[in-house]
Amino acid sequence: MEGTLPETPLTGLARHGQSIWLDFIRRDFVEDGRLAAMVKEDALKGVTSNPAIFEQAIGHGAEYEEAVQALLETGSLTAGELYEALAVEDIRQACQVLRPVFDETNGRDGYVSLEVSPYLAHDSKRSLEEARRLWQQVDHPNVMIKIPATEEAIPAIEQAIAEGINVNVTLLFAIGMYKKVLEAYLKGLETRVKAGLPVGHIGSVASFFVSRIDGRIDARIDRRIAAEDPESEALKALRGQVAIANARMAYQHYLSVIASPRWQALAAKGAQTQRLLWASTSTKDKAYRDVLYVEELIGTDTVNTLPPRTLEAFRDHGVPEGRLVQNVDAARKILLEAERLGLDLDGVATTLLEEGVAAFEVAFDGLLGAVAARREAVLGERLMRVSLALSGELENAVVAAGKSWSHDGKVRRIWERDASVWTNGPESKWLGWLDVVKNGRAALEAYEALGREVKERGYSDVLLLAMGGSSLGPEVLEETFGRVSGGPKLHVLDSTDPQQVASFRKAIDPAKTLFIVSSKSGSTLEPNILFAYFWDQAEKALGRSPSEHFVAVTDPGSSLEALAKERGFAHIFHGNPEIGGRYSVLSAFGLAPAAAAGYDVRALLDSTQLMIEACDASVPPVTNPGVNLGLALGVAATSFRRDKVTFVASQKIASLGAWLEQLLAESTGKNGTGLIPIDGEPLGTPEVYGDDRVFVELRLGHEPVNPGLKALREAGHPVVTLHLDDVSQIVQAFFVFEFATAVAGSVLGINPFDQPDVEFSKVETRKLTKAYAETGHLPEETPFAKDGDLAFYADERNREALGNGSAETILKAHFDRVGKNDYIGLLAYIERNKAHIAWEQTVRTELRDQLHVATAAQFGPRFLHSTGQAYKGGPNSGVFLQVTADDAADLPIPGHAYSFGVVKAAQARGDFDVLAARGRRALRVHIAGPLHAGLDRLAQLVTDILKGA
Ligand SMILES: O=C(CO)[C@@H](O)[C@H](O)[C@H](O)[C@H](O)COP(=O)(O)O
Ligand SMILES: O=C[C@H](O)COP(=O)(O)O
Repeated sequence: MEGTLPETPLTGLARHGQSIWLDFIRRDFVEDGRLAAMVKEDALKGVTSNPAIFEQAIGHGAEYEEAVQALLETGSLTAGELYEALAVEDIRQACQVLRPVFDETNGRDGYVSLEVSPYLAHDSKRSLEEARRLWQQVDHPNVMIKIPATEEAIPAIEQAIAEGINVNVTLLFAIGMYKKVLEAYLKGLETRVKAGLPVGHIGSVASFFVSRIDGRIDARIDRRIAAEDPESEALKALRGQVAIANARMAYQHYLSVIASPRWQALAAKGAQTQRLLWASTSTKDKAYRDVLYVEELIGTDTVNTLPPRTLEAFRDHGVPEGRLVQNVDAARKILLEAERLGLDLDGVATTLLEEGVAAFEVAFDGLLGAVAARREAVLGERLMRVSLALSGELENAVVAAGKSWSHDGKVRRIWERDASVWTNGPESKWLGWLDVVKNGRAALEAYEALGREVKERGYSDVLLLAMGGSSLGPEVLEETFGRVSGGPKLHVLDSTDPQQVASFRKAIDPAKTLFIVSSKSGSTLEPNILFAYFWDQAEKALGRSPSEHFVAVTDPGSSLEALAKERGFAHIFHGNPEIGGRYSVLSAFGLAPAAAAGYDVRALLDSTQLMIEACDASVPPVTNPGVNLGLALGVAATSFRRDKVTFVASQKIASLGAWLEQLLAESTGKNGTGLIPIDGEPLGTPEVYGDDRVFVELRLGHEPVNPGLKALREAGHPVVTLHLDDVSQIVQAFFVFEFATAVAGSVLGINPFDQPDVEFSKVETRKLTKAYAETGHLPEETPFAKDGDLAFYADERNREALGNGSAETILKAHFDRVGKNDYIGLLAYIERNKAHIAWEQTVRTELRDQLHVATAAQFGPRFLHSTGQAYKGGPNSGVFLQVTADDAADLPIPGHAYSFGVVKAAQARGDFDVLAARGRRALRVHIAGPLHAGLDRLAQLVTDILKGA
């Protein structure tokens, strides 16, 4: 080949035994023949790539857009998978271009290098796995897999060689490390020889970095000279000398090893030497010759990989002379002198290795971020978007947190179910939600069969009996998607309020209703008593066993499963015990009701998958919507005391807020810390807010930016927007928030998957209902004050703070306790209907506007399975007004001594007892007599108090 080449300084290098490789790759450059031309005209004999080179190519090259589009048409892929597909394709094409060189040189040259992820640099096992995978994917004999030369990588290098993989060991700075690398190469080959395997086809190079050493050492020299170091003259003499001396001495080691009998034995088996490849050979200091690190390192059996500009410079004015073995003594002296002067070459090499890995991590992040952005652009309106508008300081802190997450590999560790991301507790047992789509698809047939059955049997209604995690997700689906034409109406009942139960009873015809009893644990009181009530109603309406009208959704082995079997329920859908209730909406707990309501479960799962991929381990924090959102919420709460996460939603997707409340509050509200979700609070002008908020906008479609939010943003409040193009993306919102909550939980330093205080309330309630069953009444309690139809209850500590005067003074004393950064919780144990929702909204808005604090408006017992956790376990910043009332009419529960009214009263008391036990500021007001009148009076009292405030 060379015989026909025009003689240039470049082609002249071959005479000195040095091969020139190109430190660059890009698709168009390979495709349009420029690479082939260099092979032909410059005697180019190989190509190296690294994450920084691919970042430049893929991140900035427009030609990759089409490639991404084409890949996404073949199926959905993560950013990591997309990058790999693009890079592997580029490497394969370059391998084809270099193949003739490979063949003509009998496998000595003609290689193209592809690097393993820098994030694996300190993980021997995973580096080896990735090397194997890339080797197989490229599937060309002239690919080399690049592995950074860390201590941990040495065994991986040895094993890869033993397996016959070509290895380019990169990021070598120190002779000590180079010796280990060469030893690993020898050992790998010896293992093959021992096993009777061939070795002649294995190619390997050790990439020794040059210019970066001078960069560091020269800077030290300059600093000391500037500080008038007494050794200034000696130091000056070493400027621009150390890197080359270091490389020369590395080469001496190479020569000594290949002269050894040990190597000769391997050579006799046909082994090729592991050549030194000079990398980082472009000149950085303009004071030096631009081909310095080429000319000084020309020697037999070496490679120099050059970036295009250095290659052109050498072609133009390089002097090809074999200088590598010249001045060896001088090189040795330079290194000794550097040591004498305390320039600490070893320390510099160690730092450069770490910095080199880190720089490749940054490049890799940039690369994957760019691929993720391209993926997003191609998916367009199929993927909802998350954008953050944060004030400067918060934004910087979130970016910094992202960098540290990147460095610590935390996203990957979440996907690997590594509990050390949180508290090193049982978290890894609660990450089944990461696999929801895979598992949902496996059960798809059963869901679709349920949908068909509901249609065929002509059910007019589906009534879901469930609480919290088992009810809030299906409720969002129903409120968002509504009734499918010709399908049944899905109702979600999550209350023990007798009026509310009666209202639901009235809304359905039990003879034409499918009942879904849904409880993960199977032991939750509410679904069990609701089941007892509606089973009885259905039995009466049908005049026979209603078993075929009942479906159970529960975890395997629960008491509900046993009951469903005993009663002969039509179906039992199993949940995944590794998914907690609030993370369960995309498992059977959401999908079975969705299927029954006639929703397209397959489409829901497909859509979810796009978001799962967007949150993949390969997507760096800043472009990873789940991580970015979680870090923003976590950092805002922990470092900026902005812990009131306030949802502002487009009307059609507003029901998401209640699901989000549970997710955030139950997951994070514990150990005295947490995010306090604020849902449904009407948007106000900037003055009514304190500085403890993060606003989360849930925006649907092409709605214009909410002017209220714009004003808040301008006033310096952080605003996060989840932009859904259409309602079907609600499932993507579920997933992204689940991920974000897990991330925020890590920032808060808690286990986001337990709910100790919800359990505590359940225990307290059970004690009271048990007492009722035994005695026929709830334990006596006396109000500490009465004013007309209003009676006030509290524990001793709260009583002392509130006095026992009129309703007005008690309420005033209570609200006087509200301070900066506090929030107010209205906890009403009454029917959740339009009128009562409106009442809560009026009262909370007045309180918010006058006291400038966040307000939560809740209905019991629903919130007990949701925000109740944070109210008790979270920061002690809540001031609670519990509202209870006499029930106009109670409802008995078949088979139980107590009624719905008794259960609800027990729940309110259990709730209050736990709030009090947790030292919360709490007051219960009980309305005797007509509820409306009592509520009106209460509202008026609040207005009056606030007027006087
Ligand atoms: O390691 C190899 C080849 O094996 C190279 O691709 C290597 O990464 C590059 O030469 C260096 O990253 C370039 O270094 P620098 O010029 O940025 O200091
Ligand atoms: O969020 C969970 C609720 O406490 C209900 O639990 P469950 O699904 O075990 O009945």
